[in-house]
Amino acid sequence: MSGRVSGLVALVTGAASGIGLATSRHLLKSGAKVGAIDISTNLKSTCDALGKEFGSSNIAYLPCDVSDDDALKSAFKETKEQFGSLDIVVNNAGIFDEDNWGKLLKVNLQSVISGTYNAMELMSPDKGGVIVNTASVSGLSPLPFCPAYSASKSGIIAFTKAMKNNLELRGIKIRINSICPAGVETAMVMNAGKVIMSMPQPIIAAATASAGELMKPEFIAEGIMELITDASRNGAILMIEPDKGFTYVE
Ligand SMILES: NC(=O)C1=CN([C@@H]2O[C@H](COP(=O)(O)OP(=O)(O)OC[C@H]3O[C@@H](n4cnc5c(N)ncnc54)[C@H](O)[C@@H]3O)[C@@H](O)[C@H]2O)C=CC1
Ligand SMILES: CCCCCC(=O)/C=C/C=C\C/C=C\C/C=C\CCCC(=O)O
Repeated sequence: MSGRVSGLVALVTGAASGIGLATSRHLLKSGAKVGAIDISTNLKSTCDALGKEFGSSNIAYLPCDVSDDDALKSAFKETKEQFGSLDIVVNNAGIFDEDNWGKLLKVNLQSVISGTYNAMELMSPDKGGVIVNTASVSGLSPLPFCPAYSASKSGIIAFTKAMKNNLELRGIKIRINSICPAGVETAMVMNAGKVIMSMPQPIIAAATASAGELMKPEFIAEGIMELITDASRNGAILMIEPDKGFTYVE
């Protein structure tokens, strides 16, 4: 799968808000059909609004908790059943909740791994497909104010790199890439601010020091679209920062 996305079928997790919503909009605007997965009650109104703008037959409303493997598998199958194929998967849903680190690992890392296996099962062996996993700069340079979150994102990067080689060695025509944004202006960051301010002072100082200007979710969606459409990108880790823009890292 390469080049244009028009007519292709995509699935996006965390589609009700932030980066997932911006990516879903970008895909729909480019002519793809989108299976929109989220746990939020906002998903219905989001899908209705996207349906009005891009055509209700182009968006599938799929309420689902990505940390529930069976529910996630059903939502993947539903997308293929509804639209006839599965070509693009963006494993993007995530939470920032150090106090509930067990849940965090399930949502942020387990769902990316199970989403990748679901994609491998459902994508066409002939046509192939492309997977993009949302990690973070914290997966490249772990941050002291979010150790479990950083570990989940490092895990996504390691999984993406290893799975790229696994797929290549097995001759499976699926590309897999990961995106690593710095701070993005989304609900996650707005809510995290309050939690971080209740941490011990030296940790707050470290967080404040690492916080740069927040980027717009649409800018991150452009990076995800680049990883989807550029057929030369496989096993790519794309870091996105406010001052430097897009940088591919090893
Ligand atoms: N905002 C930021 O600064 C950065 C965010 N990221 C990552 O980007 C991804 C998207 O986050 P944002 O758009 O920033 O946040 P967001 O909070 O706006 O969107 C996350 C979405 O995931 C959904 N979600 C959470 N738990 C879920 C579950 N169990 N099942 C299904 N859906 C679930 C939420 O309902 C929400 O709609 C996350 O993986 C996050 O870790 C990465 C780097 C920076
Ligand atoms: C430097 C942030 C890198 C992005 C990490 C990420 O993937 C998601 C983080 C989510 C929330 C935290 C983001 C930024 C918080 C940084 C500083 C907050 C400082 C507190 C304050 O001064 O309000």
